[in-house]
Amino acid sequence: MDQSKEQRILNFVLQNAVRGDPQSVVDTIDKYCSQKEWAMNVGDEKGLILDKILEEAKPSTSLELGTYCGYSAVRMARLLKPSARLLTIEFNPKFAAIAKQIIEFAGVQEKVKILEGPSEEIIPQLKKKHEVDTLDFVFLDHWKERYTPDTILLQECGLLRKGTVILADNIICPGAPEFINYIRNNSHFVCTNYPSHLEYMKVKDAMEKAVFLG
Ligand SMILES: Nc1ncc2ncn(CCCCCNC(=O)c3cc(-c4ccc(F)cc4)cc(O)c3O)c2n1
Ligand SMILES: [Mg+2]
Repeated sequence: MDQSKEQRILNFVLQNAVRGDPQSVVDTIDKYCSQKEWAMNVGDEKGLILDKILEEAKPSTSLELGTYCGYSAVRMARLLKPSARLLTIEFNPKFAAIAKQIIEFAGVQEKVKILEGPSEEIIPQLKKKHEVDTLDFVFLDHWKERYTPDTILLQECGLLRKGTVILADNIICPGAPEFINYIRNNSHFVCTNYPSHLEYMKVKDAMEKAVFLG
């Protein structure tokens, strides 16, 4: 049975990146996806925006929605302090299996926990089953129509605290217009837009940061 694109990305990492070096894993995936096959990783340009906002937030507990191959999980984990944790939710078991191997190859598996299933099912389990108190940082990169309902769900589950930083990918492409309308008109959030480009393309995209005010 011929390989999937995600398996080809994994193989390229295993053959070309340096085991235990998360930066080399990030660079190797960016090389493959800009030169050989496009894939929906946040990429190098938006990745630098993610890096800066994550470093400012210095989170102890982070949540990512939409793991895919684990590119942004490795990218974030490489910047987390040793005691910090990243929980990342992926509902496609094939993608979760690829991400697990990439995260382990990068050597950040102690900081990253992949939770398999749909966000709407897993978010309500975070406190009791995954011992989360509140979240310091949330990266939204899953179904764009889930950005709003999952932000509301995070609030309802008591997972946001004063100062929690939510960063959303793909505000322009594919777009999350309903989320933008919701979050910018919600007085409990302070929003900042970061214009950029779709990963590996010249197409315009943007990220949106929303800080919860409590
Ligand atoms: N509820 C739930 N819970 C957990 C989950 N885990 C996964 N999913 C489903 C997520 C499915 C993938 C989401 N990501 C994207 O769709 C995406 C697309 C593009 C893109 C594509 C084609 C173009 F021509 C241009 C741009 C670019 C991006 O950067 C994207 O992030 C879940 N859902
Ligand atoms: Mg994305």
